Amino acid sequence: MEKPREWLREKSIAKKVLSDADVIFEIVDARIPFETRNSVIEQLAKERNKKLVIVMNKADLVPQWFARKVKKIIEKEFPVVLFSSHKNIGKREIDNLIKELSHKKKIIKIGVLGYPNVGKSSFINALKRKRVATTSPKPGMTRGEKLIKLYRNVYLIDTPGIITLEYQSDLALKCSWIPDKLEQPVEVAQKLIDRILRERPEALEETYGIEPDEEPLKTLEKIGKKLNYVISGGKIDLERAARKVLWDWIKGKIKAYWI
Ligand SMILES: Nc1nc2c(ncn2[C@@H]2O[C@H](COP(=O)(O)OP(=O)(O)OP(=O)(O)O)[C@@H](O)[C@H]2O)c(=O)[nH]1
Repeated sequence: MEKPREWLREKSIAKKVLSDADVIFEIVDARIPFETRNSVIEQLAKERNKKLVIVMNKADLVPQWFARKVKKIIEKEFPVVLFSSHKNIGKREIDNLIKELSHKKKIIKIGVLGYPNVGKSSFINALKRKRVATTSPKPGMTRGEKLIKLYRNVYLIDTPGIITLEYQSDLALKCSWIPDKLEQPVEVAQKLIDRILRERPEALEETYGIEPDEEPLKTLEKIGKKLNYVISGGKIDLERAARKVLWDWIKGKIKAYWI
């Protein structure tokens, strides 16, 4: 398991936000909604009897039928809002929800929580209609919690990404770990490619103009070749190709998604 010390720090932030906030908006990545649902956050919210709303951010990266299908499943447990911080999706629904929640309260604090890189800061900026929170494709850019005034009586709590105790490789597949910091990028990229080959192989064709091979490593080689990532002796620089694929996944350039 990776970085237990940091994880403990993050868990204590989650606990603090969960006791300070009246409501929790859990942000998930609409492409991989179930992988980016955070069991620690959901468990803590249940224990503390806090209302939790799941915001499926990056909805612009998935087709509508997929987003609706996921929403229907998750709604059996929690309310769900489809959202995009980049395109105008879900903003009015969130605004209405906030109005409803703040109707009877003098001041309401909304904790914005989720894995690193799911778009918590982008979500806050989209609601605020300006940049108040730092965004970046690099996971882990938000440090410490920050209270942001949204309306006269509504505050948002911006937080760093909360992970659970898990392997770097699994975090990388969730876009929550910087590919450059991975010790085995080729293995991780193979895992990602394997999943994409099972779920939506055409995404690799669309992104890299290659015909995917059913073997992930061979597909990675084809991608490296296509990108001209060649090292001495004409060999393909697989590490470079692996990091490129993982970054493209983080940046939403590979149009794959799954339940
Ligand atoms: N396509 C798309 N990309 C998005 C959306 N929201 C955020 N992103 C991108 O996702 C990346 C991460 O966004 P952030 O808002 O920095 O994510 P965060 O959850 O605050 O990240 P940490 O600070 O690492 O916890 C950035 O590259 C954003 O541009 C969205 O709705 N659609």
